[in-house]
Amino acid sequence: MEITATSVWTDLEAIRTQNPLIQNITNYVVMNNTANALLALGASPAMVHAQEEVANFVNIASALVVNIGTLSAPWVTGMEVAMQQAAYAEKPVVLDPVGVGATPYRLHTVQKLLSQSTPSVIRGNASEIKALVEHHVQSKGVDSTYSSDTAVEAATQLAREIGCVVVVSGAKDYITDGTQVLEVEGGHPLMGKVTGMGCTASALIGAFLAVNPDALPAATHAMTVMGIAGELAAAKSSGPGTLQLHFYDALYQLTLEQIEAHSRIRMLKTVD
Ligand SMILES: Nc1ncnc2c1ncn2[C@@H]1O[C@H](COP(=O)(O)OP(=O)(O)OP(=O)(O)O)[C@@H](O)[C@H]1O
Ligand SMILES: Cc1ncsc1CCO
Ligand SMILES: [Mg+2]
Repeated sequence: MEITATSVWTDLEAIRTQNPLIQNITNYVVMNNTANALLALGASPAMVHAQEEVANFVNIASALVVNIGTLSAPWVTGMEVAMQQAAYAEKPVVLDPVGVGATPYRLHTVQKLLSQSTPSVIRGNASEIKALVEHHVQSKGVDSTYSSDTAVEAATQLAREIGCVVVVSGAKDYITDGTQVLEVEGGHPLMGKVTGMGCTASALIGAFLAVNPDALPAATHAMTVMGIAGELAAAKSSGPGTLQLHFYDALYQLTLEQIEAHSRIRMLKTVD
């Protein structure tokens, strides 16, 4: 499908109308921010991680978002069960490999999850996407030490290896299915000063996948909305605190006119 301001709006309206239930197995830091962002967007969030109930919940959810931000053994079991149930029930899955290059535990956990089932979308910053391709622990934290444009090749390779869409976020966002590469400009540097904006991006991708099974446009639409809401919010904000609040309001109020005026989506290339 053609990816334009109009297609972004079509999916956003579908989310607002359908109010899809988005299951999140996410980290302690961002549970509140991401639930609020999903609500502001028009989706219905639920933070559900217990291994005893995740599979039942997948059956009623429209998409599953798995985020490894604050890992521990019982949570990993919950992630495995939920992702496998989502594969069985054909529900879309977003995987956010937070800090995957920081420790062997994170890397091995993500490798295990990816060996058991295939997500629809993996979204990370440049350090995370590079670590996944290089199978290499670099002892970095959850923030990226590379700019997103240096990870486009890694993202393309990862998308081909796993057979999913890969999103690299940063000053510019890149979205690829291993063949096509899209670039989304937008956002604001202040977004890096609010914890979990990347986790929020992953959660929003989940909401777009719930209404659009075509993962490349769905992820591109989500990153476009993130960027525009971030840009509009930053223009009203004096720092990270007010940015977070204005970000929710911008998501909630986003109009077709704003999307048409601010979206900057470019097809970068098609790789053979
Ligand atoms: N310098 C920047 N300019 C414009 N937008 C940015 C900038 N940095 C981040 N963003 C936007 O902020 C959002 C989060 O991206 P980022 O790459 O910072 O995620 P992350 O490192 O995974 O964050 P976290 O781990 O805190 O959740 C994306 O929508 C991205 O486009
Ligand atoms: C700060 C932080 N630490 C673990 S997860 C998380 C949220 C941003 O990724
Ligand atoms: Mg992150």
